[in-house]
Amino acid sequence: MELSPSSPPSPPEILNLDSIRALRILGKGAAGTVFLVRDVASVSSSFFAVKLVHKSSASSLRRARWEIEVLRRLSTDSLQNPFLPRLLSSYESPEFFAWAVPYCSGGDLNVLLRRQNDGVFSSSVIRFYVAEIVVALEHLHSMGIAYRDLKPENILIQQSGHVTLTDFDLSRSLKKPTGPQFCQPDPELRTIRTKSRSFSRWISSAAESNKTGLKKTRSARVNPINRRKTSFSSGERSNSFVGTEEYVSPEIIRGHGHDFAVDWWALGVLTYEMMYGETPFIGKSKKETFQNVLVKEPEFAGKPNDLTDLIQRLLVKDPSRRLGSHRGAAEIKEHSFIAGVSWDLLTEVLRPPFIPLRDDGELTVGGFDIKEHLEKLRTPSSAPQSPLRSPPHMCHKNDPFIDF
Ligand SMILES: Nc1ncnc2c1ncn2[C@@H]1O[C@H](COP(=O)(O)OP(=O)(O)OP(=O)(O)O)[C@@H](O)[C@H]1O
Repeated sequence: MELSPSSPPSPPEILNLDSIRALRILGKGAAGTVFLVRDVASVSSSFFAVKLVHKSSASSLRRARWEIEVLRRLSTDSLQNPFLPRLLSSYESPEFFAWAVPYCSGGDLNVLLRRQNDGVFSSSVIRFYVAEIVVALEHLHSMGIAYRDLKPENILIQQSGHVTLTDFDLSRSLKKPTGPQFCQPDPELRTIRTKSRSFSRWISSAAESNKTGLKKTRSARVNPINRRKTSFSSGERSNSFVGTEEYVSPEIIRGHGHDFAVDWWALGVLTYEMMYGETPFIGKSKKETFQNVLVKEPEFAGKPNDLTDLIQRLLVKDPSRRLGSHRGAAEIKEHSFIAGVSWDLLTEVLRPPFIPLRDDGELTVGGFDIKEHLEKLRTPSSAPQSPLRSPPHMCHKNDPFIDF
């Protein structure tokens, strides 16, 4: 397989905020806001995505630094993976971080899935996405990075129709897999359990408060219902506070330490969601969802087949018995559901099932100056409402970036 990204522009190392215009908000997460921007200084007037994260807390600072570091590593890696992003440029001010990555014009997989008539993909479409995601995760794992945030919202569709994983702030450097992997206790997880709320999308507040006597964690970031809502208004998308509790693995809930196998578990949940349009363990509350993750077996409608078998093997509660836990991606690639894929020719042979329409024409006009926008945000009382602001009902009151 050719390991190179699809013809990205080559802007400078330092992101020059003076030469870019933000055209619209592509998405809002718990950590930051992502803008579609145009480089007005470049002859080709290239488009890319800029993620802006405010240094509002030690945790947002640390996570933004780490995300930039991962992107930098991905960019300097001699073998660039076509399903992982690269850092185009970055900028740091005393108040915020901003960094640029290639723009993925097809939006994210969650939106694509919800747009299907019956809210599900066919097996051949699932095979395509699973294959590309396995290759992306394999690459990350080979770099010693566990992704830990696989979910449809973090799988973006490039203009070519191929996928790109995004959002690496929850990823973590683990000992590189060499032979059988074993679980490493996660020091970050321990710290978070006793000190911080920032990892709330991974941790059961109820379970943790019982153990530690800590005040119940706010459930702001994890609301399964909100995952279904994706609003489109003036081209803006807001999907803040999407939940990942439905994707969390049993070993993370138990807090016994975890390794790369958490990504294979999440792949099982994702594959199930692509097949049935809903995740396998969702309950009425976070507590019930976590209980289901720990004890409930996934339910399959219809006859067992290769696809349901793959899902079942990925959703094994014991991480040491889970598909992928011994030989990593190689085990998954051998499974009958995807064994026929030409791995070396993935980007050339498999035709992407959905290719975004080109919207370049629409994107060449208008926009606003990010620096001016930030200035206005410093004096919110005098600031006019941003025309790019997301609809209020999609913003959470605790969102530090509500105005971005
Ligand atoms: N390169 C890109 N091209 C197009 N859209 C993007 C790009 N990067 C991010 N987005 C959009 O912005 C959304 C938020 O991005 P991202 O997940 O990186 O932010 P976040 O603040 O870290 O979110 P989270 O709360 O999941 O941690 C994505 O779900 C996607 O819709």
